[in-house]
Amino acid sequence: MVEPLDIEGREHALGQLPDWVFNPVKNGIERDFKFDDFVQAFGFMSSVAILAEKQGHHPEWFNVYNKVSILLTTHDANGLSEKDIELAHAIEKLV
Ligand SMILES: C[C@H](O)[C@H](O)[C@H]1CNC2=NC(N)=NC(=O)C2=N1
Repeated sequence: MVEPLDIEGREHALGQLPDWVFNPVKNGIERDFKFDDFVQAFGFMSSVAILAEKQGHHPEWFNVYNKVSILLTTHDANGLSEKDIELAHAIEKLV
């Protein structure tokens, strides 16, 4: 079982991730990405998949053509945890 972040921890973490927003329904953080075309979007998803596998932590995501929406939440914590924050920062380094 992974410990979920408390509100203070979440707000502090989101302060370092200005493009991510907390979704209280999904209990996770989200960001939408837009690329020039599908090849770019899928290339990005491939890079995220490699990061996710390395970290043993995986995104929920949705892709239509050049758009990718990512939601990060920790199933083992039933909410947001440091693992989501770590993956979000790694994703930020890709874009
Ligand atoms: C055993 C394995 O590490 C776990 O099942 C991992 C896999 N990826 C995961 N990803 C996410 N987003 N949440 C988890 O709780 C989670 N658990």
